[in-house]
Order: sequence, then C-alpha cells, then structure tokens
Amino acid sequence: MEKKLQELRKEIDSIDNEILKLLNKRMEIVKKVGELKNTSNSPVYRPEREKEIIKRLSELSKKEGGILGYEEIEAIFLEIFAISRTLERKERIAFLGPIGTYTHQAAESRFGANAKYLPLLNIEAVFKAIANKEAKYGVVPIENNTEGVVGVTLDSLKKYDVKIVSEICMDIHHSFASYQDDLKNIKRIYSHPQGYNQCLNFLETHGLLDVEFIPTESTAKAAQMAAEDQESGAICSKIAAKLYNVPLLFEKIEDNLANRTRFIIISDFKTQKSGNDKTSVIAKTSHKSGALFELLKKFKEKEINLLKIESRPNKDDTFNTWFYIDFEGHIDDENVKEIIDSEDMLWLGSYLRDC
Ligand SMILES: C=C(O[C@@H]1C=C(C(=O)O)C=C[C@H]1O)C(=O)O
Repeated sequence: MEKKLQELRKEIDSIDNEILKLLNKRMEIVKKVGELKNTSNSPVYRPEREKEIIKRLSELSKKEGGILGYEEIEAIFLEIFAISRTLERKERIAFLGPIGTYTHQAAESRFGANAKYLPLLNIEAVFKAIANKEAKYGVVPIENNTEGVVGVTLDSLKKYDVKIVSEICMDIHHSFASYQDDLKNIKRIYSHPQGYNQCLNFLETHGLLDVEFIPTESTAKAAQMAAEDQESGAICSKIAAKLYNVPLLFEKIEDNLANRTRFIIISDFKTQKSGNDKTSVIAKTSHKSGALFELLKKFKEKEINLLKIESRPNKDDTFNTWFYIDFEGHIDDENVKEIIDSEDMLWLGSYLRDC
C-alpha cells in the first residue's frame, strides 16, 4: 500500500506543478486586465463575469464527465477570483464586525481570506466608510428570511451616496456557547436581537427564556462578551465561539432550520447587466388616495416583476413613510430605466441576482 500511495502522491505533485504554472500564467493576464482597468479607472469587481465563468466551467465539467460539480467549482474559483482582484488593485473591504460575524463569513465567501478587511462595529459605519472612500466595498446584512429586513441598512441606503453592486445569500446557523455546563447557572445571555429572536424555541425548551437578555451589536460581539463573563451564554456563530474560545454547547439552535440571510455588497459604481439582475430603489409617494396603487400599476404596465416592497418611516414629526422596492431587471433595460426616470425614485443599484 505504501508504494502505491507514494506513486499516487507523485502523480498529484506533478499535477500540482501544472496547476501552479497555469495559475501563474492566469495571474499574469489578470494583472494586464488590472492595468487596463486602472488606466480607465473602472471597477475591478465584475460579479457577472465571475458568475459566467463558473457557469461555463461547470457545464464543461458536466459535459466531460468531470468529478467536480457546480458547488466545488464555485468554491475553488471564487478563491481564485478573490486573489486575482487583489492583484489587480488592493482594495479594502469594510464589513459589520467584529471578526467572526456572519457578515465576515459572507465577506470572505466573496473576497477570500487574503483580502484587506476593515471590521466596523455598526452598520452605519460601513456606509460611512464607503461614502468617505476609506474602503472600496462594504458588506452588510439587509434581510433575514425569519426576522425580516434590517431597518438600519435600508435607512442607510437612503442616507448615504453608495450603490448596491452585489448580493450574497447565506445559510445561518446559530450556536449556544458558554463556560457553564449546567444551564441553570447562566445569569445572562448575550446576542444580537435578531439572533436571539431566531432561537426562541430553543431558549424556551432549555428554560432560558427568563434569563436576562443583553443585546449586542453583533453575534460575534456576544461571543466576545461571553468570553469575559463566566456566568453567561452567547447565541453566536460557530466561528465566533471558536475565535473567542467559548465552549460550544449546542449547534443549529435556530427555530427555523431554513434560516437564511441576504447580505449586500455596497460600493460606488454601476455594475454591468448580466441578464439575471435585480434592481433596488427607494420610492416616495404623495400622500393622497391611490398613490401607491398608481405606482404599482406602472410596474404591471411595464411588465416588471416586483420582488419586495417594504415601508420605512420618514423619521420626522409625521407618520409618513417611504418605500424600499426590489424588482427584476437592470437599469440598462428600457422598461426599468423608464420607470425610474418617470417616478420620484432613488436608484440604489442593479446587480446580479443571488437570492
Ligand atoms: C480579471 C478580471 O477581474 C476580476 C477577476 C476575474 C477573474 O479572475 O477571472 C473576473 C472578474 C473580475 O471580478 C476581469 O474583469 O476579467
């Protein structure tokens, strides 16, 4: 067996040499693409091109009977693209930190382990960092399929001059971490309110619903707090518990196991049309009868499929609201452009659909 193993490993080594040679060759060309982009000052990140490459390669692999399927090819190539982008231009990525948040996990899934990250302690700070050009990209959560939208993200999209350039859909699994083996000794529970509210059944069945709840800005911050408070527990991600060395007691404790969060990547440019795009806008309606109906009628007339509509408060002395709307299509589509031009709408971005 040892001899056979050695032979196989020798084969692997020579294939790795070929892969390395090809990767270096690829990166030389990527650098040239980067130079072109830098002279024209155009964006490095082209998610629609990356998606197209993954699609083409998985079809090729299928056709040729290769072992690798879509997901494996995607995982390998997203890492290659992330390194390519860093070679083209080293750009900072701000995200809702601290490190170990689900947002960090989402950011790494697109920008890789090798990128320059800037963890910030609240969502609005991420928007500020993009608006002030401290970072090129920002990653923030926008909605969860059980808790609904993240209000501060919608409000910040209205307040800051940034554009949505991509979205990321990620499965979220919460864990319960604590130094206490006996749950009866737990005096405080730290978590982000959304994380806490997603685990109410678990808290009830384990007699933890009456324990004092201390809201934190993120689930990673909750793990950090629990690391310094032996009499507490945290609802957080597995990676955060590991990062801050708090023992993991339970995993996948969320009520809805199909718990998913949608994140957006914000930046300062317009993305190219891919054919499978989504557009986000903010719409204001006059406060008279039928105004919202008239607005929605326009979407029907232009045959635009609405994906989401959410009302948000004006935050003035009235109870008036504005609307955040997602719909199918790209601003370069005629019907989309027409509706945006004809209404009191703020365009937030058109981007490749992932959710
Ligand atoms: C190399 C490019 O830049 C980036 C990296 C890509 C890659 O490594 O293939 C693809 C798209 C861009 O996000 C490009 O635009 O072609």
